[in-house]
Amino acid sequence: MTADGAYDLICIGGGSGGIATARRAASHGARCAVVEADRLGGTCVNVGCVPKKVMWNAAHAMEAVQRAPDYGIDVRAGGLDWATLVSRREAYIERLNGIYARNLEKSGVDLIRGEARFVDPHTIEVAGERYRAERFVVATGGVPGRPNIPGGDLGIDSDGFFALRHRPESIAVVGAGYIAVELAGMLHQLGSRVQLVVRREAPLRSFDEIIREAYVESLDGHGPELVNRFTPAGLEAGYGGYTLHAEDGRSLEGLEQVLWAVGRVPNTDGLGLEQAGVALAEDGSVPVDRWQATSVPHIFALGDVTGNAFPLTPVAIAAGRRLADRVWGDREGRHLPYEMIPTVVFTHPPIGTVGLTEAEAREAYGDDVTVHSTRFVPMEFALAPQEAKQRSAMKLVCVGEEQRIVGAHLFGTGVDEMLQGFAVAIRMGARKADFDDTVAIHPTSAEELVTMP
Ligand SMILES: Cc1cc2nc3c(=O)[nH]c(=O)nc-3n(C[C@H](O)[C@H](O)[C@H](O)COP(=O)(O)OP(=O)(O)OC[C@H]3O[C@@H](n4cnc5c(N)ncnc54)[C@H](O)[C@@H]3O)c2cc1C
Ligand SMILES: NC(=O)c1ccc[n+]([C@@H]2O[C@H](COP(=O)([O-])OP(=O)(O)OC[C@H]3O[C@@H](n4cnc5c(N)ncnc54)[C@H](O)[C@@H]3O)[C@@H](O)[C@H]2O)c1
Repeated sequence: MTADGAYDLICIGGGSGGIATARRAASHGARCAVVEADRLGGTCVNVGCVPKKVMWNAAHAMEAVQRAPDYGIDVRAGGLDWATLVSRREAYIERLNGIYARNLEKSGVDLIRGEARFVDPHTIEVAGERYRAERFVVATGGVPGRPNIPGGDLGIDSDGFFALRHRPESIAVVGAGYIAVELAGMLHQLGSRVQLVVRREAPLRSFDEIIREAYVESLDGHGPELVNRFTPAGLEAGYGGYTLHAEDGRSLEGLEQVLWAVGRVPNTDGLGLEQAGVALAEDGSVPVDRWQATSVPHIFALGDVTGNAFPLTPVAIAAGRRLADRVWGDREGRHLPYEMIPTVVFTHPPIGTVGLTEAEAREAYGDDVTVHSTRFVPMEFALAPQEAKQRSAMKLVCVGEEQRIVGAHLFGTGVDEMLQGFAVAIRMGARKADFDDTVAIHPTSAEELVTMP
């Protein structure tokens, strides 16, 4: 704190973005505080990426056990002990909460516990105390949304999924984005009977066509049952379980659980942003410019609360660190361009994507676009019976005579770990010829990317 009791920076929200910004600003000498109303680490650590990846790993282990007989290995899985899995997962998260607190302390960042509310543009109130700062960062993230239909308050959302103390025998997962396909996939692998309920023909509408097609094809016999063209109209609870009604009169009956994965809502309620003069969008998100500045120049916002196109942990972190480097580290001009951001969806198998889809590239570059794609059965399935073989899919989207790669779309075992390196090359402007000139690593799935016709 400064002599007059004010901080240089207060970050509201101790999640991915808030913590990263405060620690980086403190490393440049700024006096910083983070305000957190709940558990440190925010969505990612407590009810997002981290517990999700633990469940995905568990599902992956289950899959490996089921496929072991292909290699002559006689294993008998005694079944999943959900309670043990959950308690180990939560113990790990508790350790992380402690590590986050210690890291803040080591960085010299004060932690203020409680819910922050602006009382004027330079003052917030937390648990009855007032704190002043020269600048603020709003990094309050989001919360799961629910549909505004009768019974929309029944069932669970992704937070409720992580609170489940036993595995549901049957569950309908409603939604067609990241969270729906990920949670539906892991519940299926872990033994639940899962129906993935989408309003259109197929999920993952914003992804490249090759991903959508490969994903839907992979469900056939290997994943959740796809219930498409089903717009939920109401949810009812009865003795025989939940009944989910569709607008067209169809219904899904006898469900032990229903999970809403229909998008997230920015966390700005009760924050008093209007007292500080900060303009909000209609959906409650905080619009920002390329410098992460809100309509009030000394109040910045970043991460999920801004409604940015990539509500991802590393995006919130990158935006925050760059902001801190610019404001307190004298790195003029530094900001996060929201493009060429690689992302993985943890389905079974996973999806990896970076850059433009083929449709987006054609819209932007017309006939200048060339596309290279492949579908293949990875060697992992070489000894599997025909019906168990799963196909991978890969596509490179290129532009211009020099075939600069502007998009890569991958589906299959291992792509989650494969994409990061390729994303570096693509961000640096790699051309198809650079990929072709790179000696393949054999036998891998990744080699398909450098041997595409
Ligand atoms: C199920 C799920 C899985 C996900 N998986 C991935 C993944 O695999 N990879 C990935 O990159 N991203 C993933 N995400 C997204 C990722 O979690 C978010 O993008 C990321 O957490 C956003 O960080 P943030 O700092 O903007 O907000 P958050 O991490 O949500 O942090 C906001 C914090 O602010 C606090 N807060 C809110 N209001 C106040 C207030 N008034 N006063 C004080 N504190 C307040 C909240 O308690 C919270 O701790 C996932 C999300 C979900 C829900
Ligand atoms: N692996 C990862 O990196 C990861 C994992 C999970 C979440 N996330 C991040 O979190 C964000 C939020 O994920 P999400 O899945 O909640 O949101 P989303 O916006 O990706 O998907 C919401 C889906 O719900 C559908 N929907 C909306 N209203 C509906 C209704 N009334 N009935 C039926 N369907 C409805 C939409 O069509 C959409 O497909 C993602 O955009 C992603 O960036 C990332």
